[in-house]
Amino acid sequence: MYGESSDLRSFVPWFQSHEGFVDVSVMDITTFPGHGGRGVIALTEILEGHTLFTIPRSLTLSTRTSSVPAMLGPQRWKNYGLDKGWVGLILCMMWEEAQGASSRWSQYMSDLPMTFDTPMFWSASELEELKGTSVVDKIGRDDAGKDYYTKLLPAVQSRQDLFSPNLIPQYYSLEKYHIHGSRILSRSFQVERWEREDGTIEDNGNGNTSTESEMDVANMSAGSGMDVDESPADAPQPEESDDEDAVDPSDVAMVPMADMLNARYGSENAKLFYEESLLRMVTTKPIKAGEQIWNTYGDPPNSDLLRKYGHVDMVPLSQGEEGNPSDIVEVRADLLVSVLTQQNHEISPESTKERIDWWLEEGGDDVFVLETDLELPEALISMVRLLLLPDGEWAKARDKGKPPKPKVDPQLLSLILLVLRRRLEEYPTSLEFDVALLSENLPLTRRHAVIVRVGEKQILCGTIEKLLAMQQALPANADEDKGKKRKGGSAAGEIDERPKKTKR
Ligand SMILES: C[S@@+](CC[C@H](N)C(=O)[O-])C[C@H]1O[C@@H](n2cnc3c(N)ncnc32)[C@H](O)[C@@H]1O
Repeated sequence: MYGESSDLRSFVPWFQSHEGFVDVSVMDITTFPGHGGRGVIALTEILEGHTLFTIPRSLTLSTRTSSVPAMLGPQRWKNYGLDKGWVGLILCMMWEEAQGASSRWSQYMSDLPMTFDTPMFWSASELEELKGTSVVDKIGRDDAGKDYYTKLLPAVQSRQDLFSPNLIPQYYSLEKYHIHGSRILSRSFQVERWEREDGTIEDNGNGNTSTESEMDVANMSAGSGMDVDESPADAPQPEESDDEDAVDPSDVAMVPMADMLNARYGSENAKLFYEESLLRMVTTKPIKAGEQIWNTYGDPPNSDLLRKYGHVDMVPLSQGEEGNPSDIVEVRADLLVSVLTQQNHEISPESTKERIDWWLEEGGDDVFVLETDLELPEALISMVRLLLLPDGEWAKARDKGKPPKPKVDPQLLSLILLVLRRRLEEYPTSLEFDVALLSENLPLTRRHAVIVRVGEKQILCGTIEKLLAMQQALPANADEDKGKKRKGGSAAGEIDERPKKTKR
């Protein structure tokens, strides 16, 4: 029987009875031993371009398809701030769960996970293991708690006819809020409305349409058939901002069946495509019988994988090593400022603040991202140079609206080396210590934390090594360049590092 190898025997019949199509002759849902939970495997060889399953838009669960927003009314929905971020969708999920068998999504809701390996649910001592990584500051448990108490709970308490007070502990608690939030974080998709050629918009697959002028479509990137691929399950949390690229909260949707696919770095062999009334999961490569069918979560670094999904990727790298090629390490601008002001007492706090404010106003970032290619981010070099500029040149740069060019010289290299060494000291343990730890039998949370730390420290140590080599090469180059300047009068004494642009 389909799904026999998993604990999902009722799920597929439910899916099919709600007009979901699944090609049971080629795929099955299975539970993997060890970690990874459930996933999808190929039962036979599958060719590229094969439809594995389709989901009607009306079966996705979002603030567009749930009846809760209409029951509360648009004004109240807005007044309680349910139109921002994920809080509205969380309320819909709570409501649907509270309806039991009468909810359209009852079977789906009961098959969603209740526990997670994400740091959101780690103890204080487990979180200590992540010290120095960029994970801890991004968990956001306190912000989620604030949203629960200031938005969701007041909305629930304002309509006792809809949300019976004696159901609050079971379905509308803070604990449930975190569980639904984690389900959204690890499984949701960004499903945009369908815009027809005549300008009307398919709202939720239920045949509801409206004209473009009636709707806020500012954030929509209009989709059309197979050209538009899916936004991975790590769709960014909709921000409460005016940013035009911000995700429309009503686009965030739970997508039954599509969220059964696991992901691994560089392994994607199926993808979700949007059509007018349904979503279609299609193979993007030929798949052999017995192989896992992988979606993509966007191949994030292990720090993000752990924070959002509760697992890490370890794929073979060069020289027999394993790791995640997408790993990154973040260096905050305030660390830069602290090192520079310690080293150069001529830098005044007022002038530094002015320069940083200008940098941010010009769209610069206050975090620099180092990647596994060990290239120095242009922005990092440019900001160090900005902070070192004599006052007159700083005024000129500001007037021209141009930050300094990202060129490396010996002084700058020494300063960046100091910054990276200080960044390395933010971790309580060394890279060697962590690498040795990995050969021990560690509990899962600790192993994951150590893997994240190792990935970040390898980038830092590798970049430091590279800068040391550059430093050794510099005097010769600098002399050569000076010679050139004397002859040709061109810029000299500096190596144009030409690193690639940062991703953020
Ligand atoms: C979209 S769901 C995929 C289905 C999920 N495995 C289940 O049992 O319902 C994403 C979750 O699957 C797990 N997962 C996905 N890919 C994985 C991988 N390569 N290794 C370990 N766990 C993975 C993580 O727990 C993640 O939060």
